[in-house]
Amino acid sequence: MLTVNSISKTFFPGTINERRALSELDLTMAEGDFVTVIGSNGAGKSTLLNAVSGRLPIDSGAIEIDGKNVNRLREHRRAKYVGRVFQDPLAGTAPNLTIEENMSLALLRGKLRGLGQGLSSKRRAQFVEQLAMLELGLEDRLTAKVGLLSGGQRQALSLLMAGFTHPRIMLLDEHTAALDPQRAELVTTITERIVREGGLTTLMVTHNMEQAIRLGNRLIMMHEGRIVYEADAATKSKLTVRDLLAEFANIKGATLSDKAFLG
Ligand SMILES: Nc1ncnc2c1ncn2[C@@H]1O[C@H](COP(=O)(O)OP(=O)(O)OP(=O)(O)O)[C@@H](O)[C@H]1O
Repeated sequence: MLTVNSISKTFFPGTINERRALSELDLTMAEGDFVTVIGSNGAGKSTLLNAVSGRLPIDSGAIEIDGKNVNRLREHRRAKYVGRVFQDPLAGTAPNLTIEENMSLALLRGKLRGLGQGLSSKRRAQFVEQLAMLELGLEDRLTAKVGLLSGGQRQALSLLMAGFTHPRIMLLDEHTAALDPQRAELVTTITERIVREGGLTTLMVTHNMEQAIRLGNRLIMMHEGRIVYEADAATKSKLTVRDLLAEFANIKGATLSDKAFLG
C-alpha cells in the first residue's frame, strides 16, 4: 500500500548547517498496518512524515501509494490520499470557523472546491452522528467556533476530520504529546477507534514507549535518518519498555528523545 524506497533528505546541503535527516530509508506498509515510530531527538521521524505527506520534497528515492509514485504530487494533491494530525492542536483546525464549517472543509479536502452553498440537513445529521462518537458533547455545538474548544477537543476533531475521507494513509505526529495525561488518554482511545473502524493504514510518531508498544501491529525505531530496529506483530505483542530501552542502549551515541519518559 505504502512503499518508501530508499529515500534521503539533507537540509542545507553543502553548508555548515548541513543535516542529513533521512538516509536511504526503506519502509513498506500493507493495507491496514498500524506502525508506531519512536526514536532519538532529530532521528528524522517528522521528516519521514513530511516526506510521505508531500510537505517536503525528498532528494532521492521513491514514495509509492498503491503502487503509484507520488514523488511529484504536491502536498495539496496528495491530501486526498493522506490524512494528518500534528502535535499542535491548533494546526489541524481553523479557529475562526465553526465545527461544521471545519468538517465541511475536511470533506472537500483534495478537491478544488469551496464551501459551496452551505450544508444539507443530511450532511449535518452525518456530522452529528460522527461527533457523538467522540463522546465529548461536540454534537450539540455544531455552530460553535473551533477556537473555543480545548486542546483535547480540537485534537479529537482533527482526528475525526483526518479520517473522514478514508485516506489511504493516516499520519499522526506526536498528536497526544501536547495534551495533559487524561486528555492524551482520551485522544489515544479515539485514535484506536477511528483507525480500527476506518481500517486505516496508519503511521504514528510517539515519544511514549508504552503507547508505541500498546498501539498498532508494528513498531519501528529510528536513529540518524534510518530504521535501526523493527518489531513485527508477534515480537511487538511480547515487547516491553525495558526491551526498547535495551535496543536504544545498543545504538551507538543515541540518546532517547527528551520526552520519552513523560506520560
Ligand atoms: N525544516 C528544516 N530545516 C532544517 N533542518 C531540519 C528541518 N526539519 C528537520 N531538520 C533537521 O533534520 C533532522 C531530523 O529532524 P526531525 O524533525 O525529522 O526529527 P525527529 O525525529 O522528528 O525529532 P524530535 O523527536 O526531536 O521531534 C534534525 O537534525 C533536524 O534539525
